[in-house]
Amino acid sequence: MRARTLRQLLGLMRPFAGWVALSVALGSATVVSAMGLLGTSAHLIAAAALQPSVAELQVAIVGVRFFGITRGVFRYLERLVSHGVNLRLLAALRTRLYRSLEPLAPAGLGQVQSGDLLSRAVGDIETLENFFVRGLAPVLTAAVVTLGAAVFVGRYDASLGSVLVIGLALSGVGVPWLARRLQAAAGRQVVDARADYRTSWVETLQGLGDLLAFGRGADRLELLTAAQARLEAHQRRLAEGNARMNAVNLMINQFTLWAVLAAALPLMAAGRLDGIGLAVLSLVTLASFEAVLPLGTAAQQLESSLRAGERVFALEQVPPVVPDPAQPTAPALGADLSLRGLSFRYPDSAEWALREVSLELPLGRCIAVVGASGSGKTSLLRLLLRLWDAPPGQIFWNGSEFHAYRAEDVRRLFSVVTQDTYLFSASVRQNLLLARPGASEAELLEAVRQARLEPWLAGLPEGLDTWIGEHGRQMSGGERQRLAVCRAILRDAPVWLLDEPTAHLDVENERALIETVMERTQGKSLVWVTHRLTGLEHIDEILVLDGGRLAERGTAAALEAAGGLYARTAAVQRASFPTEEGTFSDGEPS
Ligand SMILES: Nc1ncnc2c1ncn2[C@@H]1O[C@H](COP(=O)(O)OP(=O)(O)OP(=O)(O)O)[C@@H](O)[C@H]1O
Repeated sequence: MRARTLRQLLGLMRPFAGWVALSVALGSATVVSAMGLLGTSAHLIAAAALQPSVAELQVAIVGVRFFGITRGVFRYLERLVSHGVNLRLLAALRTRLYRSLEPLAPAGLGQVQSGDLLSRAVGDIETLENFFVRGLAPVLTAAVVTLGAAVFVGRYDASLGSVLVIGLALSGVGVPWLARRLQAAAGRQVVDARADYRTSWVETLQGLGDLLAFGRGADRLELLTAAQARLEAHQRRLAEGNARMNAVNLMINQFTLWAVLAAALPLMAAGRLDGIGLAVLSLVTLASFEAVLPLGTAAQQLESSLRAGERVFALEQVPPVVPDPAQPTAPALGADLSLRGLSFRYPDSAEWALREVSLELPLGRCIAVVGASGSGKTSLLRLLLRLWDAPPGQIFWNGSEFHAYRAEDVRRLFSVVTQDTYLFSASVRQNLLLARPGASEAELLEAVRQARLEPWLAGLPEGLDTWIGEHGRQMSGGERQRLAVCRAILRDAPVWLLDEPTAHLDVENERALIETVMERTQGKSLVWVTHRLTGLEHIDEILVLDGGRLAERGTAAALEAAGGLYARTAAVQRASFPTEEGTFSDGEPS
């Protein structure tokens, strides 16, 4: 699993492998410059102690200047390139996450909490920010530097090279290995605890109104505090572990220096190494540890990154609820929709949401779907929109089976107005362009006129460019729904699907909105899902659903006359809402 996640992350970096290599080269050059700086400084100080002529010190002086400058320049360039690599990696990750989310929305996303999704999209990707700069790059740089340092020191004697390699390996491999063993769990726990914490926050914010209304604010605060305490505890454990690893690393660094000095003494005795060489050797040894010191943290960063990567890539494993055909065809021209014995059950549900529903909807026909709560009305619309997938051979568009088309193409056949229109925190224009991205100013204004939103628009300070606030909070319910109708008009699809668009409106607004919709759907097909049995007189056919089955069908007058479920429900509604008896008897609300 971990190896696969690593392969996936490395795969994402393949398109900019050249930059990765450059970043590692620059990182190595920085450490080599640090070693060069200390080495030449040691040479200069040790040689100067013998009071030679200045000419003899010239090379060392130039060396000190050179390495002093290159160290800074290489470090700057390395940061520049490595962060560039990082940003490219993050962009690739975000694109990949979005690509895995899109086919799941909205049905498949029901399996993932929205807070958890946010955590994957923000928190986990943030964690992955460290994958290259603090995880992978230090490992690669350390490998290159260890090799270089071993060759340099080994030039004096193989034993010195071996001692240094052992010290570097202990610090660079042994300590991270130990860190991984001791802290792997802590790294994972931090990622999971952070995800939990964010999920709790998102849920709290989403349900704040209800929590306060039920007086559960204090409980919620306790829950959040507990989640925060858990996160802090894991972070503290991780930080303590880090501090211990740093201390061990410093000790190894010093012991290695002692070991190198001890190994150098016989060489001095044999006259193969002079005092200046010893000074250079000591400081180069110390400086070479700059490459391996970050490896403890790197191991931990890799651990957290791999965990975060696993969570991000896990979404790709969730199978799409509505798979597209391998060889899709474009929906045929015309607009004849038919359902033949449509039966549907949600996964993991024993009950049928719809059972043996058949209907014909040639272009221009209007049908209403009515029924009690849970009778399957919304499910029917979801299947038409391919938000869920109906079994094959049950929904046809101009005689062709729905499964032959891509879900995206199917959705283009419909203009939809639901009861909870989602408005983005953007301008009126941006919210409208969602329905037809290329719409001109004139088209937008015409749709606004047709949706009878002109007076409202005229009152806005910046017209179409006025910001409508988060979720359109600066609009009334009626205005929001009219904006939804406006979008549907812009969409200009042959079939309109209405899912109780007036559910949250008062009677007056309800009638006015329905009137507008009826006007705009002249010559188009309409499927209107509604609870209320008023205003259905001009509908061609009413389908009455009961427990997913078609209990009755016919015109309003026929159903009233039949005295069945429809007539009984209509009578109850008339008795409950006597002021709403009005109907669209002649196209006008009475
Ligand atoms: N995502 C889902 N997973 C499982 N079962 C579901 C899901 N959505 C709806 N159902 C079930 O399917 C049945 C039909 O639901 P549907 O939402 O279609 O009814 P409805 O007539 O639109 O109800 P309402 O008028 O309250 O919106 C119900 O029993 C409901 O519990």
